[in-house]
This record gives sequence, C-alpha cells and structure tokens, in this order.
Amino acid sequence: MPQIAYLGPPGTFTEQATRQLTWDFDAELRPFETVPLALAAVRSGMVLAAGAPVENSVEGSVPATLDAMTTDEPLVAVQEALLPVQFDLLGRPGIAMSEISTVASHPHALAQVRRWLAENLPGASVRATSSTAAGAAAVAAGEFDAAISAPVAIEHYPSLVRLASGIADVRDAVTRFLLVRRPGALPDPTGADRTSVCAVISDEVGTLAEMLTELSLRGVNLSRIESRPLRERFGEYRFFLDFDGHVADARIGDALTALRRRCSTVWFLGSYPKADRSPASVRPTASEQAFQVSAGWLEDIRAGRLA
Ligand SMILES: O=C(O)C(=O)C[C@]1(C(=O)O)C=C[C@@H](O)C=C1
Repeated sequence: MPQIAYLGPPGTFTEQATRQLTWDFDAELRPFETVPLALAAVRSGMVLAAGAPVENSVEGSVPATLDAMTTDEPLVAVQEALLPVQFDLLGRPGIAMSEISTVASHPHALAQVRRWLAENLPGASVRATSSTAAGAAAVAAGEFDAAISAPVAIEHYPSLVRLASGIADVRDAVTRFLLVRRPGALPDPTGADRTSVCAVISDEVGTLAEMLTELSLRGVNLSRIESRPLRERFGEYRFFLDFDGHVADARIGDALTALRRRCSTVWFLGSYPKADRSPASVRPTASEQAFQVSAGWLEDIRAGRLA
C-alpha cells in the first residue's frame, strides 16, 4: 500500500487535511516531524506523496513548505484542500486555568490565538513545538502545562482533557493544504484550477511589473504573490505566484513561456483543481478558442497560405 507523508505526530491539522486529500485511494499515512522531512521522503521515493500546509487566512504562508518546495529536486502539487481552523486548549486532568504557566503549540497556531492567550492566560509563557499535536504530546509527557491543539488531537492523547474549545482570534479561519508528489502526469484540467510557480527576477527597474504584465496581458488572474529571500544573497528574492488556470490552458502555457524568457529561474509547482472549485473567469480574448484561432492564423501566414 502506498505511503503518504504528513506533518505529525497524529492529531495535526495536516493529518486531517491529508486524509481528505487521499480519501479516494488506499494509502497509509505516515507522520514526519517537519514538513521538510516529509517532502524529503517524497523526493527519495520513500513515500508516494505528502500533505503540507501552505497558507493560513490569518497568519499567511507557511515558509517551511514554500522553502522546502523550492529546494532540491522539483516537486509538484496535485491537489488542494481547505480546512477550517479553530483550536482546543488541552491539559492534564485537574489543572486549573490559573495554574497554567506554559502553553505549547506550532508557531502558526500560536499566532492565530495571540489575543485569546493574552485575555485568558496572560501569565503563561508560550513554547513553540514542531506541530500542534507535538504540543499535545509534550503536555501528555509532562513537559508543558497546556497545548493549543486541533480539535481531533484529544482522540490521540486520551490522558489529556479539553480545558477550552472553539479558540480562534479570527472566526472562520482556514488553512490551505497541498498534496505534493514527484513530477509525473499532471492532474487533468477541470476549468477550476490553480497553477503555482516560483520565479526569480533580476534586481532591475520594472522587472516585477513586467512579469505581472505578462500575466495580465493574457487575462490570467493572480490569486497570490509573495516574496521570499533567495537566501544566498541579501536583497534578492523569489516570488511565489498562484494564478487561476491549468498549464494545459493556452493562456497559462503562453504566460509561463513568457515568464521563462524573463526570469532567471522558474519553478513549476503544479496545476491542480482549486479546493473551492470556483471556475476561472476567462475573458474572450484569452479563451482557448481565441488562442487556437490566432495560432492557426500565424501558421497559415508562415505556410504562405494567407489569401
Ligand atoms: O501543527 C499542525 O497541526 C499543523 O498541521 C500545522 C499548521 C500550520 O502550519 O499552519 C496547520 C494548520 C494550522 O494553521 C496550524 C498549524
């Protein structure tokens, strides 16, 4: 049975999302301590794929995932899931809120409950763990007093009790997850797809605007842009772009080749169905038909067939 990696231990949001992303095929889920380790297991062929958090509506992107996607051999996302995120406070039985002096969780989770912690546990110091479930495991082991965890975590740590639930500074927060594999056959286009790339542009006047213009000229709707440092040289950046459409779509293929000409490096990070299945709105001048007609016209000219 194929194995699918996820950020563990059991009881994380990522485990939940990975179950959702793989519900339609027989797979065994395997926990890893960090996202980079999970993705390394995909690269080495130890596992078939990995579920990884990529972006949260409150705290923004998950840098560990973005960086691990663009380090070493290429990986591509093939599916996307959105998970509503709110948290439980777990502790050992008998502990009172006033006795909690340490609260552990994943930094992304802690950032989403800052206000709640300030109001409800003002004296407690926060401790970062590798995941929300790792926080719960550490509390069960007696290392910390309480953990900010996913609601499913309590099923995995039965020695803990729920001290509070439904914790969230921002209601209706969601985290976006990707199922990531080694490059192979791409998912078929559905008309409601997203394409992710990462591009390095030179530090010259107008290069960012020109790159974005390549997308806008082809009617490509950009849904996210984010810069991360190149790391090797201070002041140079990679841009992570998400846009509506599939690499099999003419306008996306055309835009990608333009980016490839302009940028020193372009990582293709996948074309996959959007979790919300909202169809791309394509203006008539960027439709498949418009591209086909204009390509046929050019072919005719080149072949001397133009009357
Ligand atoms: O620690 C977990 O439970 C995770 O799955 C990681 C993660 C994240 O990286 O954002 C996922 C969803 C929540 O936003 C909080 C933490």
